[in-house]
Amino acid sequence: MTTLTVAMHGVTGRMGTNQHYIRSILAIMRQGGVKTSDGRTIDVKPILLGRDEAKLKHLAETVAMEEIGRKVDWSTDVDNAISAPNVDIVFDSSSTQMRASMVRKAAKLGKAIYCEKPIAIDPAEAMSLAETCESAGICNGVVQDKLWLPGVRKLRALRDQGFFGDILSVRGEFGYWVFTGHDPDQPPQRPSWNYRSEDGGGMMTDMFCHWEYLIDDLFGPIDRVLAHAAIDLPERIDECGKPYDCTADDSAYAIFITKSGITCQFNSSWTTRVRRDDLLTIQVDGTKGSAVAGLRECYVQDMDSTPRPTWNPDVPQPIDFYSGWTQIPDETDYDNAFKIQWELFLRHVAGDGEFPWSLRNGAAGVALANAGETSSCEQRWVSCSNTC
Ligand SMILES: NC(=O)C1=CN([C@@H]2O[C@H](COP(=O)(O)OP(=O)(O)OC[C@H]3O[C@@H](n4cnc5c(N)ncnc54)[C@H](OP(=O)(O)O)[C@@H]3O)[C@@H](O)[C@H]2O)C=CC1
Ligand SMILES: O=C1CO[C@H](CO)[C@@H](O)[C@@H]1O
Repeated sequence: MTTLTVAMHGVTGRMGTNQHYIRSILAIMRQGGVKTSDGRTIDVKPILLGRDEAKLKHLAETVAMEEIGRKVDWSTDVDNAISAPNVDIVFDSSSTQMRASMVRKAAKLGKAIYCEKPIAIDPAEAMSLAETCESAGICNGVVQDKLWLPGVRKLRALRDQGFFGDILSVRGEFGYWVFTGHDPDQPPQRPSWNYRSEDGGGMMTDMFCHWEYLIDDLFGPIDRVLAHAAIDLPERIDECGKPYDCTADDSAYAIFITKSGITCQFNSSWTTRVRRDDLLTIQVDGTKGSAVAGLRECYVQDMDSTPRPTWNPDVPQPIDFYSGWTQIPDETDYDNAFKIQWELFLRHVAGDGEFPWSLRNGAAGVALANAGETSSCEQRWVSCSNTC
């Protein structure tokens, strides 16, 4: 048995509480830890850190009792807690702008560091964090959860089977309507900082780091980007019920061309109403077949099932375009994407396996967001060769 103590900072936030604490760490504890390939069991011991005693106590006591039948440790003395000799891993899912200081503190203490994306706003800062971790010789990793979404895993399997033939183009549609809060019956579903650039918000900062690793993993590294971002809604209502000016882009439209020449077009918007299969859909078109993946499902159409439309707007559309697609069956029980990546990181820290999703990879995501911003501001293609 190996025990790893994980200090969790930002655990009181939306991602920290739901994805990382409840659906990953407590779920791992409930299942009895993580098995390594050499037959050991990794036992996880969390310490919940933050500034709000009431929230921490609720998570460490009430929530932990409900989920695993016992309480876990918590503290508001963050610096002291992470310095404790028994802490092996420092995890950070606090607001993006707090990330750098937590990563630097953890690296100085020689602790392994795992953190949410983006690892920074500024690409130079992101690269410096990666280098700090590398110089300190510590295990380090960044959350790249979309890689383990069931829909994405199905796309990857299709690519590996050669289903697509030559991949021609990719179209990602991401987003949904995030309520502004002006209607008291429809509170906003996302924290207000997301819509303030001074607080680390913005669609490109938020989502291009996901598109970077997703495109890289599925279709190869990105060569260049052409992007346009917009602040569609100028005012939203914050958590205190007060109106604020939106200073960050809430929609972004981008074309990424991979080094192998695949055109990947991604629309990302918090101001769109969904009429598609899921909140994220990725369509891949190839010479032999196409697929459309959502978060969990994936539909395919091969050449034999490809309809032969002709253009005639004077008659009702005779083809039901949805009927020519076949749903790919589940091949396994798909576990939570964040939990899968946590298990891989815990195993890596315990000396069992590589963990390629490092802060250096996280820095590539920040670089792509920055390239997108440059493209949007200067209305031109931006090369990613030196940045991504
Ligand atoms: N991988 C993914 O799919 C996603 C990743 N993210 C990333 O996760 C991070 C957190 O996002 P999210 O959970 O939505 O944000 P939240 O606003 O819900 O959570 C923010 C967290 O940071 C803490 N925090 C904020 N300001 C301070 C401060 N001044 N001092 C101390 N603690 C502070 C909050 O503590 P308190 O509770 O005390 O306020 C809270 O724990 C972001 O970097 C975001 O980009 C976000 C969404 C999805
Ligand atoms: O940062 C993010 C913004 O929200 C998305 C979902 O709503 C997340 O998937 C993403 O990681």
